[in-house]
Amino acid sequence: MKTCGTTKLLHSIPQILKLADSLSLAVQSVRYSRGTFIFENSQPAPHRSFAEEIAYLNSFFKNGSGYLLGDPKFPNRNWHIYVAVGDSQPAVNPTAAVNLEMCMTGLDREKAAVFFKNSGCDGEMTKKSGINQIIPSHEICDFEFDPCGYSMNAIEGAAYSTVHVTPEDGFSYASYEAMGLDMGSIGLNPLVKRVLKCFEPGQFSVAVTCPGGGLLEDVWSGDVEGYMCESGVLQPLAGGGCVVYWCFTAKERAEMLCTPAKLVMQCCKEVAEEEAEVGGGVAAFSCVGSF
Ligand SMILES: C[S@@+](CC[C@H](N)C(=O)[O-])C[C@H]1O[C@@H](n2cnc3c(N)ncnc32)[C@H](O)[C@@H]1O
Repeated sequence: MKTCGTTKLLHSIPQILKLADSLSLAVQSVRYSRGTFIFENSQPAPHRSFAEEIAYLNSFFKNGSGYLLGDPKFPNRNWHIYVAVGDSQPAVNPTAAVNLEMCMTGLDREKAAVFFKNSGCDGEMTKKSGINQIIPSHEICDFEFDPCGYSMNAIEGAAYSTVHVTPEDGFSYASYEAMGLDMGSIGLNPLVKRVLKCFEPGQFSVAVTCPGGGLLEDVWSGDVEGYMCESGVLQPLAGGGCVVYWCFTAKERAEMLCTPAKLVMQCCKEVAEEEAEVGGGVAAFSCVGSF
């Protein structure tokens, strides 16, 4: 997942392919994803638009498909996902292949303050924020930016998790991604709750990518205490599997911002069920495939 900032993430592809080739490893599957950029016009090539990102990815991979998911009511909360399949298909462990991605904005100010160097907790952002408690068994390699900001990557066997935080008021943002976890024992709901506790965002999105659609009902109820689900989209992906994308707003902030239109909320579960009824899962808003 590309997070905040102007990193040219896709420029890592040639190097990754070169390293894979040196180990005689072939591409089995490709996935690139991101939310809507807060400062889209500040992004460098090849991230100036989703179309440009797809064109760049297609220059390396065959049979790629791009999906834009979201609700037209919230144009700044879209989910962009690109998938491609290689010539050899992976043997998938369905549970371990569940991927969780969260984008959080409007972080609670006290929670965000932890990610400033001058907050008196130098070297302790991981502990003070509670990030070390999200998956306590993960071995964390963290980095504290000066004067503020935080990134960490964590591993445990074949599983990984990663967190990136921009704490500045007005455009605060945190991202969380995890894959390779035993979701059956960890549980998506408790995991999402632990992530939210670190940041208490005003809004957040959850994207869950699964190798098979049925699995989702087992791992995620879509209910998050204190938050209102504003939209939910279920999208089957080329090559198999699907992604489900939900957007939430904190209830107390949603009430403060409340307009009559904002009150017309649908539970994400209902949305997913309705979508399934009309055609096995269709994105509420998608431009798919033929980029
Ligand atoms: C968590 S980092 C993420 C950087 C991101 N991977 C990128 O594309 O640059 C972003 C936060 O670190 C802060 N920061 C401080 N020094 C920075 C630097 N040299 N590069 C990027 N972000 C920096 C930003 O103000 C922001 O709060």
